[in-house]
Amino acid sequence: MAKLIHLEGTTLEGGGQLLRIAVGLSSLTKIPINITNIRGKRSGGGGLKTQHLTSVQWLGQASKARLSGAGLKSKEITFRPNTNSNGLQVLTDVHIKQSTPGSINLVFQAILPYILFSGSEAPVRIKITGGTNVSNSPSFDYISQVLLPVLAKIGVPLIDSELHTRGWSTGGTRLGSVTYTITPLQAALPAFQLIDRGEIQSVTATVLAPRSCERHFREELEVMFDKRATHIFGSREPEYDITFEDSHNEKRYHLLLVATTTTGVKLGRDWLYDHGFRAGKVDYIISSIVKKVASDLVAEIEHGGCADEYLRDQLVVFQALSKGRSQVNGGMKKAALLEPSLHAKTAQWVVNEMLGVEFDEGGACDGIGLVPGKGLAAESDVAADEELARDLERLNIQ
Ligand SMILES: Nc1ncnc2c1ncn2[C@@H]1O[C@H](COP(=O)(O)OP(=O)(O)OP(=O)(O)O)[C@@H](O)[C@H]1O
Repeated sequence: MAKLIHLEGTTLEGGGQLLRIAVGLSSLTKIPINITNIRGKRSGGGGLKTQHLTSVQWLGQASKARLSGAGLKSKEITFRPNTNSNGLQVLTDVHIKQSTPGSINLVFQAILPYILFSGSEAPVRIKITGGTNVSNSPSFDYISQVLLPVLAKIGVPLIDSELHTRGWSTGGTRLGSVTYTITPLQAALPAFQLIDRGEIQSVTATVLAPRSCERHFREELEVMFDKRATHIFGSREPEYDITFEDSHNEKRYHLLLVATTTTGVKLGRDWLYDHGFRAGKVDYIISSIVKKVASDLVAEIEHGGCADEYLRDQLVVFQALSKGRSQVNGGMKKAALLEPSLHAKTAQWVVNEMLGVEFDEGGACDGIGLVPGKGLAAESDVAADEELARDLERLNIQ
């Protein structure tokens, strides 16, 4: 039985991501963990919110873990996956229902490694209910346009995403729902290299706003692409596309810009504006949203790396589980390597504490090469059995 690993929840970013990665890895590798001061750096006292609790409980059930302390607002949990069960649970159709608009995609982020490495042979359809566009979390649009294509580029079988309904973070009564269809890996994920950024080939703008704003949004975006053409496209001819969806809500505005490069890299930035504003201010709000998201995208383009700030932390767990040396070029700033965000450093800290995987400054690490369907503890049990059999043979004992 592997040793219990303690993780202090206030470390670095000290938010929900530390918990999600740790519990996801524990359920996969069967390494038991104890987390204290969960979300200890968040205002309002920290502890588990619905979205975190949903993920922990689902992973607990899937890996037949002994779970203690899990409840709304709880600040300490102990998660002990069942090392006696043979392999991981085989999954087919999964429905995870949240009763609040907690981020669907943070639940997805928590359980994706488990499903991918579960060893299940058939595709797994997973439907999640909650919020599709929630501040400080990946939107449905970011997941389907950035994360999933990049995962496919690094060797994960293409994950299909289907949006049923939108659900907004605050004030909305309607919950959103999404189905992801995942084809689990049948062998270890080979090491991958995201090093060569290439040139920016095209940009897609996805706008969600009240229908009455469509013309204005399109005009603002066209002016922005014209003004910033050199910053975005360099010497290439600007190539962009704008799609518009009615948000059916006077207070919901979301813009995502995704740049695709000649080497298939995706860089995304977005902003969700979901506050009220005074009458007559809508034009100002639209132009502020376009300016802000465009500036953020230009900064991502200028660092020359192969992952935007968010993707960089979301790829850490896949680097750590892959087989061999994987690298993600995070870009340069002022002639030095661009530091990972606090979220990325936190993800790197968790994989180091649990798996002993170390990242260098260039964003590279030696992954453990996890074999789908087998926890680490199970693998070491097999190795121990084999060693015992060799000893018995040497001593001539049958
Ligand atoms: N605009 C965005 N686009 C894509 N991903 C995002 C965006 N904003 C945040 N993320 C991702 O969402 C995750 C947020 O983790 P974090 O620990 O802050 O979340 P949380 O569970 O909501 O916790 P807390 O409430 O404790 O902040 C990170 O993986 C981050 O990269």
